[in-house]
Amino acid sequence: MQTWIEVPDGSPFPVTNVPYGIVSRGGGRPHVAVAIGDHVLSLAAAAGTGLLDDALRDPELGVVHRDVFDAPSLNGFLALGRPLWTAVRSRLTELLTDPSYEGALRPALVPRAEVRTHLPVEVADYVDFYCFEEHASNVGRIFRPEQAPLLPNWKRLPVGYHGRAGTIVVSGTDVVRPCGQRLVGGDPVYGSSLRLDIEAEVGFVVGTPTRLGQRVPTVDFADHVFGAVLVNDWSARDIQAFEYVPLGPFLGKSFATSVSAWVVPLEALAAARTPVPAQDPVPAGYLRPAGDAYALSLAVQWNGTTVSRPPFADMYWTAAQQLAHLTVNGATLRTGDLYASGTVSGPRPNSGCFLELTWGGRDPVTLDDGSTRTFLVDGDTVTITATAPGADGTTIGFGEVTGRILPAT
Ligand SMILES: O=C(O)/C=C/C(=O)CC(=O)CC(=O)O
Ligand SMILES: [Ca+2]
Ligand SMILES: [Mg+2]
Repeated sequence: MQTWIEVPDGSPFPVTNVPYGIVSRGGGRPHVAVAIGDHVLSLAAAAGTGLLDDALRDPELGVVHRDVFDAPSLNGFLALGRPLWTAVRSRLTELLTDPSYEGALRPALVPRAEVRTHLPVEVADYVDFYCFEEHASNVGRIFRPEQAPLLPNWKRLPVGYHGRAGTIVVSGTDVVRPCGQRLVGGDPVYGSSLRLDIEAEVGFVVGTPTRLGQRVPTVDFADHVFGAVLVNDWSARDIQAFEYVPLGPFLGKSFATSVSAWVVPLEALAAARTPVPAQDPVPAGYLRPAGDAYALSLAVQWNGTTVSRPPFADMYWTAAQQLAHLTVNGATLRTGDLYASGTVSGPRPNSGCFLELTWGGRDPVTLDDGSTRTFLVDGDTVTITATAPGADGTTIGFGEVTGRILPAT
């Protein structure tokens, strides 16, 4: 597939990707755009030409949702559902690959360096899972050395918790070191976290809602999930370690969660689908069939040094199983819900969060500048990227999710 837009070699955004985001330029209004090469195509402007009208025609209502991209979040588009998502993607592929549309669309094309990206989704509910076996075992060993590393529920259901939707921020947002209570010599002390960590995850964005009481079978995953983002679930391990018993993570994780600016549509990830690793014991009926794993290769950079390259394909539970589990009790999905996979880890010593990499702070890592680290220091920057096989032998990317630590206030 060739596009009339120049796409540099190695760009995460070839024409086989076309991820969606929210951008603004100068003092202009934030609106929906797609990324292609070093440019963004404003879909608000493109829809204004009428070239997307057929794709945006609602088959039930007959109306054309022409204004859906002139909005500060993707939620209006997410609410339109799978048939329109697919129609718009097919039409965009046509428009971007047929040079006869260049004249009409050039004015809607802007260098990516000239736009500011915003949080792509107004996040409704946020859930974080705990589904990578090495991560769960490692954290179990570090936090609960006296117990079995995996608790008995772990291979029976995708363990997760409800997080804080309102503190999800777009990539590039600074993260202020949180304060809270941590144990010093067995006694709680209030102050800034000294064990600030990251978690590299893949997040799934829900578009189509459900009714109260409705369950989503694993085979309906693509009817509800629009696409994927990268997530950094910043975690204050000292605050977490004191507060989490018995109800789970609370303030140790709710201060900020960063997401990438670009939402990669599920269609773009079709070539990345791969069989899920064996699940033993056989999961409960509502968790079958398992659905697909996705062969995303993540990379975590700490001040520019790559410290972890965790393989998302090795996640124990699939995104379809996580969605089925999330709704098995009849809890509703809402447009804009986000659920994160859980920390993507892998074999020691080169994978996982900093808690795992340094084994609870025992084994410092050395960065390329010769400095050493256990947990994050003020001024540190963490950047997570990912690549995946795309259509036609291409490689697609997610852009990045990056954030810098500011001192506690
Ligand atoms: O095992 C625990 O007590 C805590 C685990 C985590 O902090 C992990 C978490 O947030 C879920 C994940 O990202 O895998
Ligand atoms: Ca997490
Ligand atoms: Mg978090």
